[in-house]
Amino acid sequence: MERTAGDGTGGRTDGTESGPDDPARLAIDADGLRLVYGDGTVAVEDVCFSVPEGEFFGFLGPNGAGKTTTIKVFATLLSPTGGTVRVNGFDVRDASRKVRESIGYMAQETSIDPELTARENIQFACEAYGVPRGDRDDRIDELLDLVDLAAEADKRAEEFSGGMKKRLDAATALVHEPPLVFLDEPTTGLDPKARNRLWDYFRAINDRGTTIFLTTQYLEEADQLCDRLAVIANGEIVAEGSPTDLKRRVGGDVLEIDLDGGRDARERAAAVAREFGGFDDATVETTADGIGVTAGTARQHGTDLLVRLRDEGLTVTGFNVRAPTLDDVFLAITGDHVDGLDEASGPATVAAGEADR
Ligand SMILES: Nc1ncnc2c1ncn2[C@@H]1O[C@H](COP(=O)(O)OP(=O)(O)OP(=O)(O)O)[C@@H](O)[C@H]1O
Repeated sequence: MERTAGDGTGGRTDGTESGPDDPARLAIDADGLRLVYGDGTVAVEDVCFSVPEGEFFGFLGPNGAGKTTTIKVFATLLSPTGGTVRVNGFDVRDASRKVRESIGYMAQETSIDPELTARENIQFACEAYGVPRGDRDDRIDELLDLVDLAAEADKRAEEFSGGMKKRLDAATALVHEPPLVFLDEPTTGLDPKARNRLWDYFRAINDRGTTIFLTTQYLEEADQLCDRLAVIANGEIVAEGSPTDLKRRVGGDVLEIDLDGGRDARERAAAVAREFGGFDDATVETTADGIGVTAGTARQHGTDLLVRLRDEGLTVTGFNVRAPTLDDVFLAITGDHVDGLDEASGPATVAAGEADR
């Protein structure tokens, strides 16, 4: 069980000794964070960013980029090798207990006990976090409602689906009403419906004023939820901004065109696309099956390009226009594709109304 339980005196940080120095009101302030593991692996290097209170902040990166390491430093489970980190105004080295009291942490692996019911799991978390006895019953009912598990409250967690377990785990991270919650890849491996229900829950707690720090491998997830993002690759921040900013750096939508005829046809098609006048600032690359064109007007003028390719004697066997993915953001920022990112495993988009409620 990976959980940071306080002694029950937690809650909003109101400025005690070594407390937050208002008026900055930063939930997280990292300056030059460096973390080197015992075996010499430099997991995080010179990471600098801040998260104001109330923000829904996304920390995005491929496998092994350094997301979990960073979250563990913020949650005081790892001590930084270098730099300064303040969480809710408290220094993670000097005031780790105060940090732990003021945060919730949902780790990648769920920490619920399968033999306990949903209600008992939350009850157990209330005891671990020192929630006053008189408050517990109301808090448990409220959290069961919030994560939509009231009807299953007295079922053992071992009977739950993966998504239900994740929702229960998220509820247990919130029993002490922390002002800041860390969510480490909370939806990896979940189907789109389960993912959507978790998204609804995260939005609900953020609407109540809770600052959220979310790590994810999926641009789509960050795009749906986050006010602002930082992108980490190989332990270093490579981009920061709103989801719209990042997608703007990609330069538009991506038109994927499949072609008959091998490499020669792909290169001819790429040349046609580069000379095509319908796009401003298009980026064109050859792919395994044809070409990819990224352009601000890919949706409006994509079919015109298909006609031009046909006029040039090329045979188009398929095409698709899609929104940029994390891989496209990486390509635009670093000029390289993301290692270790399986785009096919990215979350499918399901409109909120389609979610299984
Ligand atoms: N205990 C450890 N000892 C040595 N190296 C480690 C340890 N934990 C992680 N690393 C390495 O540190 C780097 C960052 O790992 P980290 O788990 O922070 O990445 P991540 O972005 O969270 O990845 P994932 O998406 O796979 O969870 C990787 O190179 C990883 O192999």
